[in-house]
Amino acid sequence: MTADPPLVLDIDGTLTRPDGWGIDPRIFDPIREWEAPVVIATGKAFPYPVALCHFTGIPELVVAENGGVVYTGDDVFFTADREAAQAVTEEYRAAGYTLGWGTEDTVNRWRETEIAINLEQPIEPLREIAAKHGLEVIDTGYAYHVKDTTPTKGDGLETIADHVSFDLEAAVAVGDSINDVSSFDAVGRSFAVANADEMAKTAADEVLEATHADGTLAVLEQVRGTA
Ligand SMILES: O=C(O)COP(=O)(O)O
Ligand SMILES: [Mg+2]
Repeated sequence: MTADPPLVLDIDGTLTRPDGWGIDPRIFDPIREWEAPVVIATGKAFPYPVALCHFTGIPELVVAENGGVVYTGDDVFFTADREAAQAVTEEYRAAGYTLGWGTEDTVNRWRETEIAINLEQPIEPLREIAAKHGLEVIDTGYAYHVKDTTPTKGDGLETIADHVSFDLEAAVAVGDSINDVSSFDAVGRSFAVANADEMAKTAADEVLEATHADGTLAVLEQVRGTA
């Protein structure tokens, strides 16, 4: 008997429409019908992947904030705190810059362990301030993230796989950027969509010909029933 392998899916750049923005609606049914655990592993704040699971109709298995928040369906784990990142962004603001998300800032409003900055803001001063505080800045292609160096999506996946009892070696991951490298390292088979950055492409077992959700849908076709 064959089964579907557990899946690890990034959101931005991976489940997105061909132009890179918004979820491609074609992904909902295959994900919902997938006969193995599906983990959403993202840099976005915790409520976003939870909502994605909720509206897709799948159990909430979530790595959020690049590994800073991990939800096994039963327990939430926080592997960093927001204070240091907050101090960095306060210094950045005091130097005359903004985070670039407007006054209500729904990108960071519910973010618990790191802070994201709009890509239109200057990164060099941000990197300098972050380094002084012992933090790093990563560029996912969708935002800069000021974060502790320790949490990773891959570590979050291990927590979830332990809890839900699936074998990460049997799992398949799809992603597009630097924040997916640790997921790729944690699973048995990894795929970078064609729009992925060089770090993700280098770390993946396979680089897809198709971009965004077209690439991810091709992976689902390829690996369905292969576990
Ligand atoms: O939050 C980001 O910058 C990117 O999100 P992602 O990890 O789902 O691609
Ligand atoms: Mg991404």
